[in-house]
Formats: sequence, C-alpha cells, structure tokens
Amino acid sequence: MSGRIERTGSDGRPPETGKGERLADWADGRLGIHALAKANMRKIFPDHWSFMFGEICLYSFLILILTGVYLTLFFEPSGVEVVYHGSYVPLNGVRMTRAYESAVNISLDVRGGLLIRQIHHWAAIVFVAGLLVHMMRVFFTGAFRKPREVNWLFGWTILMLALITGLTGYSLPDDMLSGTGIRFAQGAILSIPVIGTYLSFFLFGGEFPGHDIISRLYPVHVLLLPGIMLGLVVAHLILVFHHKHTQFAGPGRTEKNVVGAPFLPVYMAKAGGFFFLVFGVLAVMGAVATINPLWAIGPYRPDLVSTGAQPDFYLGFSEGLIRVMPGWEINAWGHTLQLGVFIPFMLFPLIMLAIAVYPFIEAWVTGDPREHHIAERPRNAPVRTAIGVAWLALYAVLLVGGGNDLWATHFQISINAITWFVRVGVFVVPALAFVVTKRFCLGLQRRDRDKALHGRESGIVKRLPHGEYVEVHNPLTQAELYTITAHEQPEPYLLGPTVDANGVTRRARRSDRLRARLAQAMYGPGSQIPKPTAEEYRELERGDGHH
Ligand code: HEM
Ligand code: HEM
Repeated sequence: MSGRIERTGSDGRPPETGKGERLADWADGRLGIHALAKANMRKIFPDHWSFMFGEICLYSFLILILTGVYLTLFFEPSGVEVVYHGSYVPLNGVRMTRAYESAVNISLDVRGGLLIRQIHHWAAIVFVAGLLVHMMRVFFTGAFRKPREVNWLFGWTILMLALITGLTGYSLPDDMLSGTGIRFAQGAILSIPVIGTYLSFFLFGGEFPGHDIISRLYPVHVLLLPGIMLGLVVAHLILVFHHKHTQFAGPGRTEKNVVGAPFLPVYMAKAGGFFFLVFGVLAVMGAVATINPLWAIGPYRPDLVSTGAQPDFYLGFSEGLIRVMPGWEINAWGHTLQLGVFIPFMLFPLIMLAIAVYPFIEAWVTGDPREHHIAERPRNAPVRTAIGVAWLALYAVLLVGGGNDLWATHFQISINAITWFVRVGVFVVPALAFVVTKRFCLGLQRRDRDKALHGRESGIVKRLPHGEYVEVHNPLTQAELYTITAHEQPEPYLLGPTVDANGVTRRARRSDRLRARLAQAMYGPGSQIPKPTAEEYRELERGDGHH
C-alpha cells in the first residue's frame, strides 16, 4: 500500500495513536492520498502581485456557484404569464412572467434574497473583469509560450463561456433589460443567411418572444455552462501545477528551477485568506451598491425599450459593433441579407479568435521550439505589448460605441458625432495605441540600457576641482543589473540565400517570406534596443567612473 507505514511499539503491538492520525491512516488506506499530497503539497510557487488575478477569477467563480445555488431555490424559470399581486405596490395588477415575478420576490420578499442576487451579479462582473485582466497579465508577460499554449486555450474557452453565461444569466429575470438583450441576440440570429429564421424559430419555440426561452436558458445557465467551466477550471489548475508557474527573471532564477514559497502552508494560508477577502469585498458591493433593480425597470414587453438600456460591460463591445455599423442590407430573390447586423455579428468571434490563436502565430513567427518558464517584462517584447494595447484600445472604442446613448445624454454630445468618432476610431485608435506603446517600450528599454551602463541618477551634482560639474550616478547592485539584462534578444528569422551553390535561383515560399517579414517587424532593429554588452560595460568601468 503506497505511503502507509506500519508501526509497532517495543512490545510488538501497534503504539497508541491519536484520533486524527487514525482517521488520516484510514483515509490514506482507502484513497492513497499520502503519496499524492507528499509529492504536491510542498510544490514551490513564485510570488508576484500580478499572479493574484488568476485567484480572483477562481474565487469569484466559486462565489457565483454558491450564490447561484441559493437563487435556484427561489427563482422560477417560467414564461407563463401572471398578474402581480405582491408586496411591491407599484407593480400591482401588472402582467408579467412567473420568472420576473419570482425575481422581484427574491429581491423584496425572500430573506437575504436581494443581497445574494446583487452579490451574484457583482461577482459575475468581477469574474469577467478578472478574466480579462488575468488574460492580459499572461499575454503581456509571454506566459502563453511553450508549454502553456494549451492552457491558454483552456483559459480562452472559459472566457468565451463566461460571456455566454453572463448573457444567459441576465436574461433570466425577464425584466425590461433582459428582454431587450434577448431581442438583440434574436436580431443577430435572424441575420444569419439562409438558416437564421429557422434557427430563431427553433430556439424560441416559435415567434419571438414566445413562452419557452426562459425555461430553455435556465438549464444552460445553471448547469450546462457552469459544469463545463468547472471542468475546464480544474483542468486549467492541474496544468498550472504540472507546468509550474512562470517566474520573473532575477538572480538564482533559471528556466529550470522555481524560486518561491511552498504551496503548503504558505500559499494555502494566503489563498484561504484571499478567498475570504474577495468574498468580503463582493458582499460589501452587494450590500451597498444597487445593481439591476429589476422591480424599478419593469417586466419585459416586446413593444417597449427603455432608454439607456445597456448590456453588462463585457458584452458592451459587441453592442458597439452593431450600433456603429452602417445599416447595409442586400435584397435579392425575395430575401434580405442584413449586413448591418451580420458583419458585426461575425466580427465579434473573429476579434476573440485573434486572441486564441496569438500564441500559435507568435510561435510560428519566432520558430522558437524551446520551453519558456521565465516571464518576460512587457517592455522587452515591444511589438507583442503594442498588439495587446491595440486590442484593448479597440475594445475600449467599441465600448464607447455600445454606450453611445449614455455618452450623448451625460456629456451633451450629438449621438451622430459619437457614432462617427467610433467609426473612425475603430481603425485609428488601435493603430495609434500600437505606435505609442511600441515607442514607450523602446524608451523603457533605452532607460534600462542607460541604467545598466551608467547606474541610477542620484540627483547629486558635484563640482570637480577643475570646475566641471558632474552628476553622481549610483551603480546598480549586481542583482539589479542581472534582472534588467537577463532577457534574450532573439535574432529574427531570415530567409536563406535566394541563389544556391550551383547558381540556381530558389524562390522562397510565400509563407516563408511573410514569416521573415513578421519576424523582422517583431525582433528587427526597429523593435529592440541592443542590450549593453559585457565589453561596453567593462570599458565604462575602466573609464574615469563619472559621466
Ligand atoms: C460563471 C458563472 C455565472 C455567471 C457569469 C452568472 C451571471 C448571472 C447574472 C449576471 C445574472 C442576473 C442577475 C440579476 O438578476 O441581476 C444571473 C442570474 C441567475 N443565476 Fe447566474 N451566473 C453564473 C453562474 C450561476 C450558477 C452556477 C447558478 C446556479 C447554480 C446560477 C443561477 C442563477 C439564477 C437562478 C439566476 C436568476 C436569478 C435572478 O436573476 O434573480 N448562476 N446569473
Ligand atoms: C475561471 C477562469 C480562470 C481561473 C480560475 C484561472 C486561474 C489561474 C490561476 C490561479 C493561475 C496561477 C496564478 C496566476 O498566474 O494568476 C493561472 C495561470 C494561468 N492562466 Fe488562468 N485562470 C482562468 C482563466 C484564464 C484565461 C481566460 C486565460 C487566458 C486566455 C488563462 C491563462 C492562464 C495561463 C497561460 C496561466 C499560466 C501562467 C503562468 O504560468 O505564468 N487563464 N490561472
């Protein structure tokens, strides 16, 4: 039996053991957890504040499950129509679905119901925000590189499912906003050529809105999607364990070791504490900040739409795509192709897909087959960092487009001006963000080079005996010097000679030419400031020491 130790006392009988030890022995004999725990519990994890975002995702996900289960006890996912006669007088006599009625009851009559509903909604927002920030941390530090590409895809799939879970979630209560969101989704489905109408009828069980959609979304929201996500989260964390966590460069840290604290007890204690911190913050948000006050918004009616109707922030960019797209449509053979909706509907997954495939594109461009366990500083990969910021800029511009009505009413701007700003901005702002970020990174690289060669400016100006003024520079410690010069500066992939030894012309394949051009853009002279060489450093050391 693995890991089990049979002990005897001096008289040959088993010694007296404590209750806890006997229980542990009993469990180990049946589950074999001793060897598993021994092998993993002391695993070392490196530390950095940015590694906390993954944990925020994990804890807010757990809180969503906990609060969601409570909501299922009272929520009735039914499209059946009723007339309200409850405790909220302004709605008395109003026709609504059972779903809406039960959500109003959860908010106003069920003990703790409003708090749990609001925690659930805030947790959803923090969860998706956490996912985006965590993903960006991984992106900007190159932590998606080999061997973590598959884990990147797992994470990305979780993000996509989280967006859909959020959409199905805020569609459930069937208030005015929910219905508007579902109508938006139905419009997008209708725009799919040929099958759009059939698909809509199939999903809604007939004409929109019908009576079926809430009861159909319900199992998807509470069981199917969270179930798949839970499986993926477990797989994601097993892979983080298996690959070991990346660490930032520093003295004593190599591609082959991990410097940090052990999982048990240090991280276990920290993680436990952090879980309660996240729960505490979400509970305070749920207690003091109103979110989706659906009793005030009213039940959904297909012939109405409220002003300022907005999706939750994470879907705002898809709304932006639709709002700023010109209303193009093609009418032919008695059919309408609604390009004004269909094009943005297709762009949405494409923008997301670009993130999914990025690690594979970068690996192809660099042609680098090695594993990477040292996280890069964003400045040392200027083009990647600039691509990330450009993506965020596009997201932000589209978010402005998605809230064009709010910008118009809050800042007294014409809605057409905002629409045109977004139409132009979609192309210009990401390009600008790319250029500025790249220059910024190069500037930071230059500063690192300067610091490595000349030390840190001390702010002390000295006058030398012959009258010259010099500023004193304090040299960096060896550890600091190592940290800022540890990164690699890869040579870009180059095309081989176009003429071989026999004088025969060899035309490079188009894909190779593209790869060489992209590699040049990523690692060519315009994208790297050469690190100081040991020779340059020694030369300065030999000099008179002031600069
Ligand atoms: C990643 C996971 C999840 C996300 C992003 C999410 C998001 C949401 C959102 C935004 C709402 C609307 C809340 C409101 O009324 O203002 C909602 C409602 C709801 N969710 Fe979730 N949820 C998740 C997981 C779960 C799970 C695991 C369950 C159940 C086990 C659940 C059960 C419910 C129920 C019953 C409602 C309707 C109650 C109501 O709106 O009053 N959710 N969800
Ligand atoms: C529910 C969703 C998620 C949970 C609970 C989660 C959790 C975690 C945790 C706890 C870590 C280790 C600590 C850290 O680096 O923050 C981690 C690492 C990682 N995550 Fe996630 N994550 C989620 C979603 C994502 C997403 C959306 C992506 C990317 C698209 C992603 C990609 C990665 C990668 C590549 C690593 C390894 C990073 C490294 O070793 O430096 N994860 N995740």
